[in-house]
Amino acid sequence: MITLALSKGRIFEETLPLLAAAGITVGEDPDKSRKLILPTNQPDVRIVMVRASDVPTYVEHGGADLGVAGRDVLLEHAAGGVGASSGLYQPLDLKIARCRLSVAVREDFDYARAVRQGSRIRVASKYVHLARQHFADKGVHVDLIKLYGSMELAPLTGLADAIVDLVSTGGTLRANHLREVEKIMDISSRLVVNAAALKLQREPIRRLIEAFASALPQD
Ligand SMILES: Nc1ncnc2c1ncn2[C@@H]1O[C@H](COP(=O)(O)OP(=O)(O)OP(=O)(O)O)[C@@H](O)[C@H]1O
Ligand SMILES: O=P(O)(O)OC[C@H]1O[C@H](OP(=O)(O)OP(=O)(O)O)[C@H](O)[C@@H]1O
Repeated sequence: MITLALSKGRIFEETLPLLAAAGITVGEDPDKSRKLILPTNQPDVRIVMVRASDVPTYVEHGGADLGVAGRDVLLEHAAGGVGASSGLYQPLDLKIARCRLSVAVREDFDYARAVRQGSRIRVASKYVHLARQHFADKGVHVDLIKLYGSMELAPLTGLADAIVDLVSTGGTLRANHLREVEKIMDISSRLVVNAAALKLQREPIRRLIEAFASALPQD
């Protein structure tokens, strides 16, 4: 049995065509079902539905053999240091769920001036490790505030001066009168594989990786 960890929403939706390229179809829609383990048309392949940020943990500890997770989630997980992610192979950039990790502030906050003056900036983020690293590299002093969602609210309520969050169209920032001031990195989702599973089930996992790779757009 091969177990693939996915999260609801865009990762699930955007992985479906890749699974189809490997001849795998999922019978149920996770948005309509309460089931957490979804069978597929192949008796030896199943999907487990987990939180996006739990995918690396499941794969690293063998709760799933493979998974799909954003570069943001993978880097934050590795930087969190609960295990060095040594048991986690990343053989493929799937180029799905593309966005960027950026710094954003209120439209009326003079970020460049705050940086120039060496002020302490209060930064709210779900990605506190990546944010800490980014500002340390720039030599900017920050106080970090850990949030689990709705980061855009933090500068609007006075909780923080800036946020580190994902941006795609920029629509969420605009709707909340925020402005992107720095791109930290480009993000896409990767296939991750448990190292031990790769040894024990080399052939079926290799076939799956090859099918996924052949379904990716060439650029
Ligand atoms: N607006 C977006 N456009 C494109 N890709 C995105 C966007 N937002 C997030 N992503 C990517 O998709 C991944 C999953 O995001 P999703 O919104 O489904 O989960 P989440 O709600 O952030 O996770 P969790 O449930 O763990 O809090 C992110 O880790 C990121 O790599
Ligand atoms: O620049 P945009 O295209 O507006 O996307 C950015 C938003 O997407 C992500 O949230 P979430 O996962 O909630 O996005 P969703 O609303 O698309 O689900 C992210 O945390 C931003 O809030």
